[in-house]
This record gives sequence, structure tokens and C-alpha cells, in this order.
Amino acid sequence: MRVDIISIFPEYFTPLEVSLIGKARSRGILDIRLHQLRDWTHDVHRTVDDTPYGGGPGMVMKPEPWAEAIDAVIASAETEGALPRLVVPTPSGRPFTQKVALEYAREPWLLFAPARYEGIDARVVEEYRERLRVDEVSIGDYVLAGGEAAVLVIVEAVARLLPGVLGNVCSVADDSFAPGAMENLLEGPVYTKPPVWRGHEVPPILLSGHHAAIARWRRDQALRRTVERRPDLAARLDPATLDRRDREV
Ligand SMILES: Nc1cc(-c2ccc3cc[nH]c3c2)n[nH]1
Repeated sequence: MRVDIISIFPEYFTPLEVSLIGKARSRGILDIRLHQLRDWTHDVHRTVDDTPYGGGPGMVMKPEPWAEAIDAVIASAETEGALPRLVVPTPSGRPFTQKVALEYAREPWLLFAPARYEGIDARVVEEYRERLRVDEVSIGDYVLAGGEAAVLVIVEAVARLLPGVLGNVCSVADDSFAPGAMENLLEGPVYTKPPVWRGHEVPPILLSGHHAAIARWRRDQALRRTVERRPDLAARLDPATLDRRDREV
């Protein structure tokens, strides 16, 4: 997968050089390319923003630098054999969920446009909707100072789904929210050695070796945690699933 990120703070993405993503890049699974938006300005101050039409606080990102940067990145579409999906993080976007992460993980090429200030002139998204698939996505109902942190979140959530990135394939299938058995379910508690730590014992079932009973216990813990912490997700569960939780307690 190729990932292009255009930003006025490319140094924000240094974390993508370490850990799982860093290894995936060195193994050629991920090809992440960073671009400084200001390289597509033509004034001495390398200006990327201006005052908002209609008044109001803050500044808006000018359309020209973004369009020149995006055009430059997608110019290599011929060699890529396809155009990228343009992803624009914004508080007003569609929710970025595990389902969307799985969708993105199937894409050969993602192009991220993290904004700053009050956002990017709306005509940029309008312009590229004619040529690209454009997604305005939100990573949650809170407001960041810019889109870079959202891009880090999205890239990590997507990269870990790519074949070869995570060591143990099973761990992806068991993710919270993963389609199938874990859909709309939170993961339950996890434990490792020592069996007793500061007087806290590991639940005995986990040391029993009874794999079917352990699987049932884990699902029950996931159901309990979901009902307690995320009633909105629990409401989507099959009532029979919830009933079974009660019977198996
Ligand atoms: N989910 C979410 C996205 C954002 C976001 C995205 C881009 C910009 C640009 C300036 N502030 C921004 C905030 N906040 N929260």
C-alpha cells in the first residue's frame, strides 16, 4: 500500500518510522511518502492560509497550494495504475470505524490531506470529488488543532490490518469491533504471568486448559464489558447473545 501525506508539519509523522509501521515500511508492505504543503506556495512567506470569506475567527487554508500539491502527488497515477483515495480528516466527517479501517486496508493507495487552522477551502474537496473518491472522516466527537493526529490514528488502524504487519493473524480477527463474532463487542480483560501479582489472582478459568470454557468465559467478559461501558453497542447485539450471557453466568 502506498500512503501519501501532505501537511505543513511533515515532521509530525516521525512516529510512522518506528514499531510495527516502521517495520512494515522497511519490508516494503507500506510505502509512506511525506510532502510539505508549503513547497507548493510561490510567495516569499510560503503562505498557505488567508482570512475566511464571510468573516469569523481564525484562518482558512488556501485552495491553490492544496490543489497544486494533490495534482503533483496524483501525477504519478500512471505508474501506480490507479488514482488514490483522498482522505480528509475533519470533525464534520463520517465516523472512522473498524469497518472503514478494513475498507481502507483494501485500497492500494491512500492520500491524506490533514488541515490546520479552520480547515481547507471547501472548493478543494469539491474539485477532487470529480476525479477521486474523497472521504471526509472523523476519528471522534472532539476537536483537534489539526488533522495530523487523526492521520496517525487512521494509518495505524489501517496498517495493522495489512497482511504481514501483525505477527499473529488471529489477533486481528479478535479485535474489538472486528466483523463477525466480535462485531459491536469490546475486548475483555487480558492477563499474563505472574499468576498472582500484588495479591491479584489471574481468573482460574484461564489457567484451566479447558479451551472451550475459556472461550465462553472470554465472550462473557466481552459481553459484560460492552453492556457496562458501551450500551450503544450492546443495543445492536442480537438479544439471544445477551440472554446467553445471563444463562452462562
Ligand atoms: N475527529 C476530528 C478531526 C479533527 C480535526 C481535523 C482537521 C482539523 C484542522 C483544524 N482542526 C482540525 C480538527 N478534530 N477531531
